[in-house]
Amino acid sequence: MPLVWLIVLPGLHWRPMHDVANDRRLPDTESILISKELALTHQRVVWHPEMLDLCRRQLDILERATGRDVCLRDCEGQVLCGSESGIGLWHDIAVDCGQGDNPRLVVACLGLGLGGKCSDELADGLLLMACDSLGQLIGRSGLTPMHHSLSDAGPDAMELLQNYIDSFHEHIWIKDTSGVYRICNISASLSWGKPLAEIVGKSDDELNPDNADSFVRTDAEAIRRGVPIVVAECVDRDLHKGRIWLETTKAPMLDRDGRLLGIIGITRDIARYKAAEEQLLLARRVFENSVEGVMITDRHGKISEINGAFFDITGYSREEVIGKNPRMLSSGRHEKAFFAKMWQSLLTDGQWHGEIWNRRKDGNLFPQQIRISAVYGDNEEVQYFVAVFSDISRQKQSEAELAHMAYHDPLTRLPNRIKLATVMEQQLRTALHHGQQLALVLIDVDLFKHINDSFGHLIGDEVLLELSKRLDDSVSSEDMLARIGGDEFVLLCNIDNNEDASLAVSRLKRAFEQPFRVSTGDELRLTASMGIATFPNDGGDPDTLLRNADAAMYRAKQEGRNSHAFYTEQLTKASVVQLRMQSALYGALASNAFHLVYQPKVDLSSRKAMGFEALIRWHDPLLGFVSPAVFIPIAESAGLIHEIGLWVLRQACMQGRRWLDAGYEIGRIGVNVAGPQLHRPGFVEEVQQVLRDTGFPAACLELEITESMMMQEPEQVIDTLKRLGDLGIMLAVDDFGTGYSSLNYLKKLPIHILKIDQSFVRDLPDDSDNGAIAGAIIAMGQALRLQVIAEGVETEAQARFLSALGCQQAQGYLFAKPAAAEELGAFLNPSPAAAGQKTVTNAGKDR
Ligand SMILES: Nc1nc2c(ncn2[C@@H]2O[C@@H]3COP(=O)(O)O[C@H]4[C@@H](O)[C@H](n5cnc6c(=O)[nH]c(N)nc65)O[C@@H]4COP(=O)(O)O[C@H]3[C@H]2O)c(=O)[nH]1
Repeated sequence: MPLVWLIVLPGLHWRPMHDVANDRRLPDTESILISKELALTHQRVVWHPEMLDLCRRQLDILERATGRDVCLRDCEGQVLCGSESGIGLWHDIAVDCGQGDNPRLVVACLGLGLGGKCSDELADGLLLMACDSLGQLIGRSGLTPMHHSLSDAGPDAMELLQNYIDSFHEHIWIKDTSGVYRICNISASLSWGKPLAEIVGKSDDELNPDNADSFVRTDAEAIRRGVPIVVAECVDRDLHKGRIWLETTKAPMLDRDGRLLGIIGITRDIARYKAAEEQLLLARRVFENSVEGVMITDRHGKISEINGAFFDITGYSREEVIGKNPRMLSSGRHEKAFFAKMWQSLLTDGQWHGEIWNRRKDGNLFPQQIRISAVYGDNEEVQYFVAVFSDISRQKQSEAELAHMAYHDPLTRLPNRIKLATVMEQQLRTALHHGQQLALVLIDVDLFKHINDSFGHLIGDEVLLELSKRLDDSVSSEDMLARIGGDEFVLLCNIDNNEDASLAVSRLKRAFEQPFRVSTGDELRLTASMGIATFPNDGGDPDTLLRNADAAMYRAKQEGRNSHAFYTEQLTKASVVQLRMQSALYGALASNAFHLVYQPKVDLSSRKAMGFEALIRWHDPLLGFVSPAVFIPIAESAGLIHEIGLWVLRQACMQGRRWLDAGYEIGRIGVNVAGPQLHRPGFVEEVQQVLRDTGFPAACLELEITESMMMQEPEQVIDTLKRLGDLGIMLAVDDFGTGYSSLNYLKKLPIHILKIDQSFVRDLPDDSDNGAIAGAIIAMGQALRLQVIAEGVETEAQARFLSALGCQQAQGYLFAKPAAAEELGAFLNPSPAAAGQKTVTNAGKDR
């Protein structure tokens, strides 16, 4: 935008011209025209150096004020001073120049419509004015001699003014139009560290050269705007206070005719406001950056402010909620009474906190933890309500998950034992109240351990997961299926009679009909034993019902598995007997009430005794004779089997040693080892110790381990058996054919003997199935180069049949019943050193 400069120098008396002929004051435009004429007669401008310097200073001020480059040219367009880029419209100017020591110069511009005001202002001093092409004043600089105003005010007025401004803490000063300090108060002088006398009469260049530029620029800015302006806010150092925050306000000072006298400035310490401002800023930042949603409402409940987190949580922007009522978030989940209570608390206590369900913009409901506080005004009345809330959906979800985990089985997601107990409590109460019946079916998967042992736990889990789905599908929605142990499930259902319970059981059994295909590609078949207890007949509380269902299930297992049994009182009696037996067993151990009998094992061809099996006997004064088949499992579950087993081993070895010492060739003495013994750490060392203690040769000892025990944790068993084998002990698989052996493992086991279970011998030779099984076991033994011995041989026919199949040894009543050591003389062969050999002629006495 082109700029036009109007310059009047001091001493110029350019007043509106007077037409003497017509005695009238010429209008400004005419005056200017005439001036131009006048000026045109003075073709050469003679610049006095002082005048030029003055011009330069004023141009500087003008440049700073307008932010533009300014130059001064003479009437012929020669640049006199200023910068080249600021070329203006100087061809229209008129110049009048005085002579000698009284230089006079008129530089006027034409056609700018500055009017009379301009001519008045131009009356004295130097004034530079920047106008745009339309004549709008956009900046000015100039000086009006102070003698017209302040200096003329006289010493009294000046003293009064000085006293007046000294009474303020603010720094107050006045500069004249040339930027020279005319007045300054004590506060400023103290802060600047200069006495008043050193300030007054000096310019900023002299007092504060570093900041002079900006001070002069802001002076010009205040003059240009013509109103008070805050020109600076800055951190400064006060000689006395140290670091301070200052704010400077400047205003043009005009005389009563509106003529510019100078600049008045006030600088005040705004530390207090700054601190408050910083606090506010901080609060704003906290407000904005808070992860919790904040909503401020006026006392009528209209939303007046929200923060960013509000938007993040609810999805509503500021524009969408300001002026609205928070009801817009309502989920509809809470009763009116809920909000009435909340308001009651807000109005009486000034705050409320709790959980509220609200609705997001997308319509989804979410729970929030919220604290609402009333903010009171000076009149003790509520001005605002501030609500701070957080979305607790995740928290709720994890709480729900935790609660679910506490009451559900992690693998199958079915209710667990705790949940079952809680539901049973409720259902029993309801059933009692309504006179209904309930059935509790305990489902135990048969020999599930073998799956884990053979295929690993991952496959075991796969099977359980599939089974749980099948079982769940087979129960109705009112019934409850729970998993209460590794392979134990429970069905709780309403029934009208036992028939209903049987029906429920047959539905459950269907879950086992199809094989379970696992990720290895194998198809596994499962069966289950189920025990049923009913309410109210078999128990009135969850514990009793569960215990009785367990007893029934146990009976189903004893009956050969893959079946179910109802609870009977008989079962309770049996378990009472079992308990009695358990405590009697403790007594038997303490009182040495056990003894051993030995059953010979014979060679089927020669019928010579090849060894003996040691069998434990127990005669209790109250219970009478108790079969080991009955008390050994009880000893196992009571944790007594280790002691009993070790006692048997020691007794058998001692007896063997006695026989050897007596000069008999006894072959091997077989000792039964129960599963828990085999899995006990240190078992091998215990055996070693017994052999050492008794001096019985390891080669004469045979340990018999049932097939099913060997299949439990086979890897560990293989290790134990290997170590036993390394000692020179022979190892026999007892009851072979009953334990679902994995042939794969059998191959790996360091065993020497297979004992055909007596159940396959019993009906030989008539039972063709048993015959085939016995034949297969014998063939397998031969293939694996194992000795095979048949148990429970009672008849000659059986003995001949087995011998014909290739079985080398046998044990059974046909040859001898288990008998006390001292009764077995007939079966003891003197060692080669001893004379003669006895043959097996009769059966020993059992017990
Ligand atoms: N019907 C019939 N039975 C015959 C005949 N020949 C032998 N028996 C019986 O068959 C069982 C063979 O022992 P087992 O299979 O190891 O079966 C044993 C064994 O598993 C366990 N047992 C016995 N003594 C001990 C022991 O000291 N420790 C451990 N852990 N278990 C033992 O108790 C089970 C039963 O032992 P017992 O009652 O002594 O019964 C013995 C024996 O008396 C026969 O011709 N016909």
